[in-house]
Amino acid sequence: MNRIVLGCIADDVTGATDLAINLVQGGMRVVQILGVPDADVLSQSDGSQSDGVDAIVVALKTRSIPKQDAIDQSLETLRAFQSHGIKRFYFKYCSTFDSTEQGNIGPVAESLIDALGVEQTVFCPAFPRAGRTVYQGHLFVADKLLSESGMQNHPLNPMTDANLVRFLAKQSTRKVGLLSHQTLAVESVDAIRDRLATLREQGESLVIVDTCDDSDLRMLARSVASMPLVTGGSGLARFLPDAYREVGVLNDSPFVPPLPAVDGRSLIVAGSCSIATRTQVKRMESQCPSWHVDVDALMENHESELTRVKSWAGKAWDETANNGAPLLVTSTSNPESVGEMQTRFGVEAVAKAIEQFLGTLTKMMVDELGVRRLILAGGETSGAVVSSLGIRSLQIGPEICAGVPWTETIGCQPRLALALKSGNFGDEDFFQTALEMLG
Ligand SMILES: Nc1ncnc2c1ncn2[C@@H]1O[C@H](COP(=O)(O)OP(=O)(O)O)[C@@H](O)[C@H]1O
Ligand SMILES: O=C(O)[C@@H](O)C(=O)COP(=O)(O)O
Repeated sequence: MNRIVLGCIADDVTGATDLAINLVQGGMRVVQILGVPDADVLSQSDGSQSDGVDAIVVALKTRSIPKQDAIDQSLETLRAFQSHGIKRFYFKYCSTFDSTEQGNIGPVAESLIDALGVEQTVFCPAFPRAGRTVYQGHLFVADKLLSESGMQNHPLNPMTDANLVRFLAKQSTRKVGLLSHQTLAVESVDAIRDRLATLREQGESLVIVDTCDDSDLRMLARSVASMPLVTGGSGLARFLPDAYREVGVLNDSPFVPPLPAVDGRSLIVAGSCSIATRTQVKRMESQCPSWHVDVDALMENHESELTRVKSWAGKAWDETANNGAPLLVTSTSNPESVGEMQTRFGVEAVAKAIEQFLGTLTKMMVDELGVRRLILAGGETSGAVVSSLGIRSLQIGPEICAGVPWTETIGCQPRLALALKSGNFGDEDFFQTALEMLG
């Protein structure tokens, strides 16, 4: 039996930790690697836990880059996994199917299908614990269609079509089919496999799966446990470990992850403009010193905005009686201001400038001001910040809320506790709850 059962390729860093915590909750030992791994990083990660590793999750930053780059990085990761003897793969994208008509979900999935020589794979973005469900091929966020959920205003990939069969077809060359809830409701692995086979005979190799609750996900996991490639959000991953045990590829070894033991100052960095993050920021602003990044000034002069924030942070900590109090730095804004900045400076230019700024700033706060506990809000934002900090791998700790664990850096100095929050996740007290967990 090969020790590492599953190699996962995630298209952003918060998505990767979300996937990882779901696998951990199913009882797997998981290490997260940041960026395309080479053989050395894979071997080190494999050997980083005394009891071994069951799954490796690689966090790429391929969600909003040109599709050929996304394909190249994903295939490179797949080849590294294959050289390490891994035989099952999971392509993780956002539970809100974040992509555009050009890609990158369809093109990356098709490149993995080609590389693995498989005929079909499933697409399962649903994550019912976080309110994402799929019915008749339509994606819902709580009680709203995706296209009316706030995601239609996303700064990088506005989601204006909730019909995933239609939307995935626009970004793919293969035929897209639907495994509808009618089949899931039969609650039979054989019925699901038969239906997948029928769709395959019809040439429908990309299959959107209706999944409305955890019991649908459990059935689906059991039905696809032998497939070399599955794709989805993180919901399905919660049930794969049990399904792998059922087919005899995973040992039964319950695992409870420890909290990171890291002391030092706490910093919250929020670059997400989602409704959830904006509510969390508003709540936290009343509880700790906060700095709202002046995007205009930043586009004008990165260095002087950096100097201003650093000097504010130093003073804020000096003035706060409790040296352990957190600080909050955010660029979050409402759709109107985001739109205005994008019109003036260009969508990509403003996004990259803010990401780079938050990355440089956070590194400075770690190197010079003793920050050791970090909460980052936003997938692209988190990707930029962890890359600026030079972090290569993370150990997954306990869950803070659905899809967000505490994590701890492996093999880099200084050691950091990190919570990487998807923009959309968490209730309004998320930041406070996360900090209280560390004591
Ligand atoms: N005030 C702003 N104006 C324009 N773009 C912004 C602003 N604040 C953040 N952004 C950009 O919006 C994007 C948010 O994406 P991300 O961090 O992935 O959040 P989410 O998890 O909500 O998708 C980032 O590229 C970020 O740099
Ligand atoms: O599946 C999800 O919703 C998340 O894991 C995810 O991918 C988060 O992406 P961001 O909203 O860009 O943080």
